[in-house]
Amino acid sequence: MGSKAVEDLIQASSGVHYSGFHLEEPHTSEIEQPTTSIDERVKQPFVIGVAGGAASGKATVCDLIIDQLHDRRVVLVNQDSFYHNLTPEELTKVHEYNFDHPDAFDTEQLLCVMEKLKHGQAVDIPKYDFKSNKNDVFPLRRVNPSDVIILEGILIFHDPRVRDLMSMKIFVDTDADVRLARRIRRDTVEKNRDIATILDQYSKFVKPAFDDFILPTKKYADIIIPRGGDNHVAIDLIVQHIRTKLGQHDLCKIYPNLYVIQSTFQIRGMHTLIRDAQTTKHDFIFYADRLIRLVVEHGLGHLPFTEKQVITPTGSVYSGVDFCKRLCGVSVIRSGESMENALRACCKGIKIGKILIHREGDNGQQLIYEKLPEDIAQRHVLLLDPILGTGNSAVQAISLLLKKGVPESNILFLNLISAPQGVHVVCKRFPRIKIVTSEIEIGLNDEYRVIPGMGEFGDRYFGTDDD
Ligand SMILES: Nc1ncnc2c1ncn2[C@@H]1O[C@H](COP(=O)(O)OP(=O)(O)O)[C@@H](O)[C@H]1O
Ligand SMILES: Nc1ccn([C@@H]2O[C@H](COP(=O)(O)O)[C@@H](O)[C@H]2O)c(=O)n1
Ligand SMILES: [Mg+2]
Repeated sequence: MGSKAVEDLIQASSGVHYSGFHLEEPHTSEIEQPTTSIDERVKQPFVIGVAGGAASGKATVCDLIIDQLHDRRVVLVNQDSFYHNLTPEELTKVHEYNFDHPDAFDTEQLLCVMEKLKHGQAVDIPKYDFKSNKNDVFPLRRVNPSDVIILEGILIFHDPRVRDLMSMKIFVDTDADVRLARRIRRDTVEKNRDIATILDQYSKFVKPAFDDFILPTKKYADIIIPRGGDNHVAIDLIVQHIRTKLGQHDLCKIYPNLYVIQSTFQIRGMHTLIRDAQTTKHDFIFYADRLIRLVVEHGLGHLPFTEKQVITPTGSVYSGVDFCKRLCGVSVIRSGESMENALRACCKGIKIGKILIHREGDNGQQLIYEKLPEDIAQRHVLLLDPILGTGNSAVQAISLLLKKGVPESNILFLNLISAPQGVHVVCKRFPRIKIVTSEIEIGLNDEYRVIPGMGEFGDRYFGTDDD
């Protein structure tokens, strides 16, 4: 193939290879189409309910859990935000109002908010002001969908519909005298209330409601925490349990050869930048390169090794390992070429082959240009393509490698983001290859583009986008 022809192909393929090559709909015999709707693919958040008497330490326990889950997306929703607004008449006689009765809360609104969050929609909720006894409508608090939703409040286990939303129920169990002492301190300092009013409210409403409505819900708890925030062992165990439940993406449970690198704030920060449509080309390249380097390093960790002992300058023996020597990279033109530098930086002198996949004409046939090391069948292959979308270009590339004699188990597919559809297509067809990715996406849109995605990776990285 002449260089002009290759250039033309690269030019033509840049428009096609955005989130995985796909064919026109009439030619779909070999191609698996996405079948699930976006809604179905949204990962269900882990909902934790935290109940207990007033001033038992619920908020403190929630803060400690959120703190320890520092690299996860967690949001806190307080039942207080759903207090009914008082009528002007009720406001004038606020001391006669029972804030501890289930009817004081707008549970329908709470359910509506939780339903939206569970389905991946952001919500705006009011912030309750204990001084004015009002829900401040402006500014509302924007709550984004997250991996973990913590729902906290005295009567959060009262309504069975709210209880049913929860994956874990925690009851903070603190002695009544401790609760009262804390309440007096809190309400005098933070709410400017006088002790007589606090004690009056306590005996008239708070204590009876605790006995009638809150304590009876303790039986629904999965975990009862005595001493609230002081109970570090209980909080550690809870955090460990949540981590285990969230640790793996559901797809990793289905496909043991799919590896999603452990997320950190740094990694999410880099993803945030490269996904932002406003990010400059310079920054896009910089942060994409950092992420690519992480994926490549992680991928190399999956290669076989041999044990090796060395003598250190102190004359001691260090028992280590030797890198796998017979390696090569294969980039899928054009986006995959963006990953070559990171691979070269990690593996001195590595050979890197190329594959170009292009749709030719309307008949769905694909022309594949390849330049691969001759002895590729004897090597472990790191296949490079930043986006796994429909999985169809990956299937083409992997099929070619297999035709060249590369054992399926010697192929490691490295990418930055993977759509579940692509993962299903590749892993079902090639159960022995390994995929290493840094984030799993929500899915594909009607145009087979990865969402939320990051747009045309090749165009953004190589500067061939419009602006
Ligand atoms: N373990 C604790 N030791 C001392 N004070 C605490 C402890 N836990 C909570 N508090 C204090 O008690 C008050 C009520 O705690 P908070 O966590 O807000 O409880 P809740 O959300 O159940 O009302 C707050 O002023 C808080 O600072
Ligand atoms: N205007 C209000 C609203 C609520 N309360 C009291 O708050 C308690 C619940 O909040 P916690 O943080 O303690 O769970 C509850 O006992 C209400 O009596 C209030 O005093 N004034
Ligand atoms: Mg509270």
